[in-house]
Amino acid sequence: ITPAAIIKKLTGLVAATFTPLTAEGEINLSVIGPYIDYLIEKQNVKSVFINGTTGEGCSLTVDERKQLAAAWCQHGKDKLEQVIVHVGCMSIKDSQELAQHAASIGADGIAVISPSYFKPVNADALRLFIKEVSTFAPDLPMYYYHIPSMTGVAFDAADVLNGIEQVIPSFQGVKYTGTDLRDLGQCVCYSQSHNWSVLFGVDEQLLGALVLGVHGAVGSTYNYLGCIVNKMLVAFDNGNHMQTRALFHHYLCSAGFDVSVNKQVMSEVSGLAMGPPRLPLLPCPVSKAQAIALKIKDFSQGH
Ligand SMILES: CC(=O)N[C@H](C=O)[C@@H](O)[C@H](O)[C@H](O)CO
Ligand SMILES: CC(=O)C(=O)O
Repeated sequence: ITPAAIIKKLTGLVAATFTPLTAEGEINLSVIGPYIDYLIEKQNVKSVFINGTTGEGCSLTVDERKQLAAAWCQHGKDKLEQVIVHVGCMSIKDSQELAQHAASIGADGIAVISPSYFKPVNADALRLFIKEVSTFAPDLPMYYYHIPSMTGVAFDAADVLNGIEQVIPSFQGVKYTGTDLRDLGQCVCYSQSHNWSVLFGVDEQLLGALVLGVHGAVGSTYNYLGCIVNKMLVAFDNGNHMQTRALFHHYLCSAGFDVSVNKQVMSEVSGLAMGPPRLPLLPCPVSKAQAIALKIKDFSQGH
């Protein structure tokens, strides 16, 4: 049996998880077990994308990232459908080490962003980078994480995907955090023929991406608004446009914030202690997060 035949396709809502920190700024692994239960029981979200943008992965040390990945896999076993570990780093050596580690702890997949200090000059160079990471976890599905707003690497994701199956046998899709719907549509089109997943990552524009046929979504807001977005996905699948739009407009009233705000909102809504973000991010004023959390509680009750 080839690995491709046993790969579980990644679909639906995936929470891009926060990294719980103590008040002193150390990773707080004790929150991860309750965090998983909260996502499953309260938000109906069954897969996670860890150590990404929302998880402040690039602000963590390699050792911290390993400890977090191990805790997510251990606590998520037999509970979560998929744990995808983001392994993007500035140094390819660090990414390779994290990829190998993810394979050793039983993660379901890995993803990488492009390095952003020294940037790849073209899509070929980026493909080569992704390939050299994937060879350290050849049996794990590999996803390219396209996020030009953060990396400044803005070549079309469709150009990165084009032909990538010839260099990376484990390639399985793209997490698309961009607003170019033409490029996104081309990624969906190309992915259909390979049975890859296209996961959308601009939460506030998800409805537009659904129309183009994305297979799922990875985002920060699904940590605390997954429940309502899940209802929207059902309405969309049932072809109920009015209800889909109404739910999405409701959702939009409390979404569209940065990591610091989202992290504090998550603490307020879930009651789990996510702690502060790590510098250079600054904590969000609690009163601001409480006001957003209040709106969320209001309309969660209405639906
Ligand atoms: C730049 C960024 O962090 N994007 C996230 C996913 O990739 C999103 O989930 C956003 O956090 C979300 O759309 C809220 O603005
Ligand atoms: C999707 C997102 O927010 C992340 O990479 O964490």
